[in-house]
Amino acid sequence: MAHVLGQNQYGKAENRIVRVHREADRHHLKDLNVSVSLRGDFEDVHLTGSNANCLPTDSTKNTVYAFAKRHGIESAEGFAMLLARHFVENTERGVVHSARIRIEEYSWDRIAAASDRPGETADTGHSFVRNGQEVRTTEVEYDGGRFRVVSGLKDLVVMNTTDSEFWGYLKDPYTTLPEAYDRILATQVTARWAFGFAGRDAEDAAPDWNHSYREVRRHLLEAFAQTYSYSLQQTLHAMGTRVLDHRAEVDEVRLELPNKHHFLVDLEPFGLKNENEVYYAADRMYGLIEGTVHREGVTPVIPVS
Ligand SMILES: O=c1[nH]c(=O)c2[nH]c(=O)[nH]c2[nH]1
Repeated sequence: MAHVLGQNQYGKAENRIVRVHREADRHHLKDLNVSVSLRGDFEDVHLTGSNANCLPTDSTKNTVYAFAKRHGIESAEGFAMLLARHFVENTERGVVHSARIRIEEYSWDRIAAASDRPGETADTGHSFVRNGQEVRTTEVEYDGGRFRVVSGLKDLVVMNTTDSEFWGYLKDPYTTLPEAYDRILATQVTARWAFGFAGRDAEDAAPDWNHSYREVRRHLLEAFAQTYSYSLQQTLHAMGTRVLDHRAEVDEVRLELPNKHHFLVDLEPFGLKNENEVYYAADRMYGLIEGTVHREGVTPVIPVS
């Protein structure tokens, strides 16, 4: 029986790159993890041993670093678009049909240190502390005609200490969960959002990627904080809806929300009443709530993982 080579792609994954922009003595930092995947005419490489159409992964790695020097890094999305376009349009004989660039971005804050004036602190120009919070993500695909940009974040940990209930659910012979009328709601947000931007023509002006990221993040957090929740599913929907209501450049939001359970500790054995004050923060297992909210008429593009 004949076998068929199916979908394939290759490139250098996880190129860790720190780019320092030196503006006199005030420096700016971008800290990225860049992964390149090329798709195209690579049958011979797999089937015949001919590498004539194979751009080495090593070259794709070098391109990432050279582009960081040559073009700077204004935003993860902008940098990914430059790279994707380059691999498709400048690789010999058109062997690369499409390119996918994935970037994770780690953020750093300036360290504020004691200044000359007593009791005051000032930003240092060149000292940074890694912001332990979320990782910013983007995935850009370019096929020679249009871009598809899906940005996001992961590891954004949030908690509401009230305004969360969960009751009235289905009960079967295995249901033991007590109904909750005032519980902790905590999750570690993974969010991805797709842009309407396609980059085909002049009307498709790219959004200000960094501003857009900050605003989407803000709306996700505000929706989490301000939704009186009867389930994490309802909170998920509120978060997605809030982003679509406020950010015209976004067409679709996909959320993965683990329910980080907080169980009340039984303090009765010690003669103490636990009035929703002492919890055991469970690490796992966890409920996993996932869903997409998108504009009507838009076909969702963010893959379900
Ligand atoms: O917000 C919740 N949604 C669920 O589907 C669920 N299931 C569960 O056991 N606890 C919760 N909480």
